[in-house]
Amino acid sequence: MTPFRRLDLFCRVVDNYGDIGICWRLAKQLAHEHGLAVTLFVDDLASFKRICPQVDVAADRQQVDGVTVRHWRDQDGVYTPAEVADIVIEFFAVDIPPGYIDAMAQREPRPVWFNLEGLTAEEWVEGCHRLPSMQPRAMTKYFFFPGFTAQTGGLLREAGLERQRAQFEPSAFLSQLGLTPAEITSRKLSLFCYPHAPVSALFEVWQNSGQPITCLVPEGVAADAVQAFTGGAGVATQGALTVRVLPFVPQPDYDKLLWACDLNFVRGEDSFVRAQWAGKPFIWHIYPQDENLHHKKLRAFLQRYAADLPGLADFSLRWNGAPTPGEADSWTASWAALAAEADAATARAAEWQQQMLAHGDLATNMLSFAATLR
Ligand SMILES: Cc1cn([C@H]2C[C@H](O)[C@@H](COP(=O)(O)OP(=O)(O)O[C@H]3O[C@@H](C)[C@H](O)[C@@H](O)[C@H]3O)O2)c(=O)[nH]c1=O
Repeated sequence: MTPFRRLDLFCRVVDNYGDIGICWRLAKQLAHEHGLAVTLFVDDLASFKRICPQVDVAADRQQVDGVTVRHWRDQDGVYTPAEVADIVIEFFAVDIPPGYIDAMAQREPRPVWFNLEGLTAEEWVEGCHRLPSMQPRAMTKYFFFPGFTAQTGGLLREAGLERQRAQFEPSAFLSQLGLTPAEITSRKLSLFCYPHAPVSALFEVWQNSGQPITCLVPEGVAADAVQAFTGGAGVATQGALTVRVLPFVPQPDYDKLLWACDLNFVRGEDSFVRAQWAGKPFIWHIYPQDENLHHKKLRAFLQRYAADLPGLADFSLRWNGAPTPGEADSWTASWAALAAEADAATARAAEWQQQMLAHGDLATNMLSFAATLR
């Protein structure tokens, strides 16, 4: 049982859906599983609505699934010490409104203050996880890093997730999405990537692969390649490949999509983690950064995950435009090497999941650490 009652979480949507996707998942879990009164301050309700259709984009303050959601419009708000929660989380080092920080400094006791950082497999995070950073007016902020080892905060995971996955019925879900029986029995891939992914090249390989493949693409993803393949129709088949455009589904249904597919292409941070909990092989399109910093992060992950899966490692590097020492010199060869490893990749996905489960989940780890600070 946590000694804390209230928690405020500040989220700025920098880009796409990962920032709000992670904060929303964390906020719900803290409220549902740990009984905290959670307020999520978020600056972009329209992005939020894409993953959570109940959100009212016009509301300044609303209750959504047990969480108070406040539209964070500006930095000018005035807050009283009584409004400040027991725990305050800033996501990705966002600037909390100065008026709120003033109120934090006047509150007794001071709140536990976290900066929740982004996920990376690089080793340095172990040295920075939980480090204190002295703040003006005798306050301390703690860095909290998600991660893949026991020396980090672990990964976000809801307590009931495995049970839900075990009870999941893929055929019913897929037919609700409009898949035909033939598509349901074919090899199914989900595709979520950034616009620069070499999707058309891969479509060509799958088209000529001889084995029926259905590629499920959320609306708006890989838009040019999908348009070129389908000619604007919701579904099209050429050769062995069927490409079917799906609606952008609410966040819980995205998990089901990952559970239902044989191979998932994911991106960013949150879908990347969800693919790991899905226990299925996946290919990660990492969020691009200046000076190819993301290639370093990708390699750090592949070193941990795919040391015994050279086909998957090579394919992942190529998918992200990173130099690869692999043997394959075409997408056909890369795909063949990946496909040949299918059984090993499935076994590795299950093994990795067990390894990650052993580190506990990020929300629980964060609250346990917060309790030591009181
Ligand atoms: C495809 C799909 C995704 N989603 C959800 C799952 C995730 O919560 C969210 C997508 O988030 P991500 O996978 O993280 O990818 P992303 O690219 O959308 O998000 C981010 O990547 C981060 C690394 C950056 O820091 C962010 O600024 C942001 O760009 O959208 C749905 O709810 N329905 C869908 O149909």
